[in-house]
Amino acid sequence: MLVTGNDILIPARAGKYAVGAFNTNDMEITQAIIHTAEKLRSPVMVQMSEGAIKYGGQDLADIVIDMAHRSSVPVALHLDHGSSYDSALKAIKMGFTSVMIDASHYPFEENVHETRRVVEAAHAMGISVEAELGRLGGIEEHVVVDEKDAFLTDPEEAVKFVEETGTDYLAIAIGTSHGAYKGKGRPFIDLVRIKRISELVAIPLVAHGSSGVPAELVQRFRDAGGEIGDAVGIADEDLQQAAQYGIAKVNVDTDLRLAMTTGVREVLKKNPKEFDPRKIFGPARDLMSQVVEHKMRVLGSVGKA
Ligand SMILES: O=C(COP(=O)(O)O)NO
Ligand SMILES: [Ca+2]
Ligand code: NA
Ligand SMILES: [Zn+2]
Repeated sequence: MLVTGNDILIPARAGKYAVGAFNTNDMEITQAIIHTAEKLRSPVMVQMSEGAIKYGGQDLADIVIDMAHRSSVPVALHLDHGSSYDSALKAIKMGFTSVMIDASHYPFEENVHETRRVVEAAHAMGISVEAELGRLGGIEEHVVVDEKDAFLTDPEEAVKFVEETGTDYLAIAIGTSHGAYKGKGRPFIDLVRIKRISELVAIPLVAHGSSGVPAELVQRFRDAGGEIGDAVGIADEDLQQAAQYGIAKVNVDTDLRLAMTTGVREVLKKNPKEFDPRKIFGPARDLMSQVVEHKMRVLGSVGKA
């Protein structure tokens, strides 16, 4: 069934498990996400960035919404990294049931102002809101934040922000970053900070930049002709710990991108004569389903639907 973000995330935080929020850009990715959620009886959030909306538009949103309506598990359609009030309102008109307003690169007061505007409008229409406080490193769809400007979320400031905005869930900067290069060795995720914030803030917390970028997938990508540097992601154990400390939504995009591209490259490399789209995108869909399954097991959402 199609539900709001609150319907999924409030039980998740209370139950000390997290729910995957997986980015989609086409039908196969959406099928891998929702079919796997159904197979594992897991709630799930399907999210589209502004770039995905530009790419797939209402066509793609409708695939998600229709599959969600027909689904046997709770599915929310979420706007990832909404960059403005207008973007959030547009997504709600498209049928999204959860929207992020990402104003975290503005000064605190401006972030509060922008977020509160979206909260008031979204709540009037029964839609849940994600806001962000703090700044991740790496590239956020529309904002390049270099390491020196990245700053981790201050727990006391988070309390003030939540009170002043009324946001339903809060994305916090805890050391993760977007993309395949999350730091040298085992990227640092500030579990102490997450725990502190969760003691002060009762609403569900969101971890962005949480792809695991598993070494075996990176190697398969390379073996199939892909070029990638020393990519590294967030360790499964760190995400499991974070889920104990209030992280209820975990964003995953890069792992799906790597899986899809690896799947396609492997077919094209192995069978240069192949030109049946089902034979090219089918294995990619299967590999993405494996990635989604692994994540849901790590986050503890299996059987929670
Ligand atoms: O935070 C993300 C995705 O992060 P990854 O690049 O780690 O998949 N989307 O909003
Ligand atoms: Ca941001
Ligand atoms: Na988001
Ligand atoms: Zn993000």
